[in-house]
Amino acid sequence: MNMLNKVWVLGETPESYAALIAVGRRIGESVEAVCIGDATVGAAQGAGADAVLVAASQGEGLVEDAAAAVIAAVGDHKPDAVLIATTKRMRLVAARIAAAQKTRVVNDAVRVWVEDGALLAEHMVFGGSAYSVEKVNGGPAIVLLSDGLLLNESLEGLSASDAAPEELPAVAAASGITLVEKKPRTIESVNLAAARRVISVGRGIESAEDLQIVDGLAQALEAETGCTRPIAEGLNLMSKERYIGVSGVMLKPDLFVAVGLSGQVQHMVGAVGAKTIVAINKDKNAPVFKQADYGIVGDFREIAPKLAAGLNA
Ligand SMILES: Cc1cc2nc3c(=O)[nH]c(=O)nc-3n(C[C@H](O)[C@H](O)[C@H](O)COP(=O)(O)OP(=O)(O)OC[C@H]3O[C@@H](n4cnc5c(N)ncnc54)[C@H](O)[C@@H]3O)c2cc1C
Repeated sequence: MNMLNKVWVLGETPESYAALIAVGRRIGESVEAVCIGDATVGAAQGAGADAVLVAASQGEGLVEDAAAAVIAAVGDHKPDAVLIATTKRMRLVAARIAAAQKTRVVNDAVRVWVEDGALLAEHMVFGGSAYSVEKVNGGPAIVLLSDGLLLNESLEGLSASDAAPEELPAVAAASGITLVEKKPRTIESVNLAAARRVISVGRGIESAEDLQIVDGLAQALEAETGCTRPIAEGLNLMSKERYIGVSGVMLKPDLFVAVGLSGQVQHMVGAVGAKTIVAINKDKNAPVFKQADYGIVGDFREIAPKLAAGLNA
């Protein structure tokens, strides 16, 4: 028996539902969407949820306040698994559902499947240098799915359903915390995960002028530019949306060019899915060369312009 009977999916944004439902379809006979408020209902129907259950949003409350209604519904409807798209707030919701069910959350799953009626989930451990597999014996399995799993899930074969939204019985929020204000933050719109070619820069890059040199190569390669964590957090040379690795974005590009970065596991785990890795580093013993298909030893300030000129010729 390699399918569960009933899988629930739960996300914070409309964008997460198609991939959640696609994952649900691989492991469940029936896939039902749980939506917090109305904003995600259309996305759940559009992706073909077999049922759409709506927990009323709590006015000025927080997203996690809806957990109470979802907890009650999990007890009543008894899904075999609840697949949740990971966000900070959904981690709290997942923890509360799991606690109420006297189980725990399976975190940051990069792969889920079913064997003999039990859900198995793989997730990264030791900063991304190894994988661990957990088996949930007896339901419900409360699983937070990683961004990487959802981004790479094929949406082929999904078609809209006419499931009418069913309101879950309201349960008053018990937190006593209300939302006072929401302010927009200026964030850079970049979709590194979708880019086929990515250049990632590390602490070898020291200034805006250095970044311009790398930009020249990026333009010649038609590549997006990302970075290591210290470049985005600390040196602040690039935005946080651009850092790659275990705590940042996970990639599967055709080409990954590592420029002036040492190749620490926390960064490189974000690029292990790359088809080809090229490294440019002035230290011939830099660990990144062990992971690269092609390596160039030298100062990127000399090498990047030469490569760009060759590509543009
Ligand atoms: C819990 C935890 C989570 C983390 N998560 C992440 C994460 O998600 N992503 C991430 O990136 N990091 C993460 N880190 C940080 C990570 O461990 C490394 O510290 C970081 O990736 C190193 O960045 P770097 O390669 O840019 O810098 P360094 O390790 O300092 O390497 C700089 C490299 O540049 C080379 N260089 C210098 N000048 C030049 C030049 N002119 N030309 C060519 N090469 C040159 C040097 O030889 C050196 O190899 C995490 C750390 C922890 C503890």
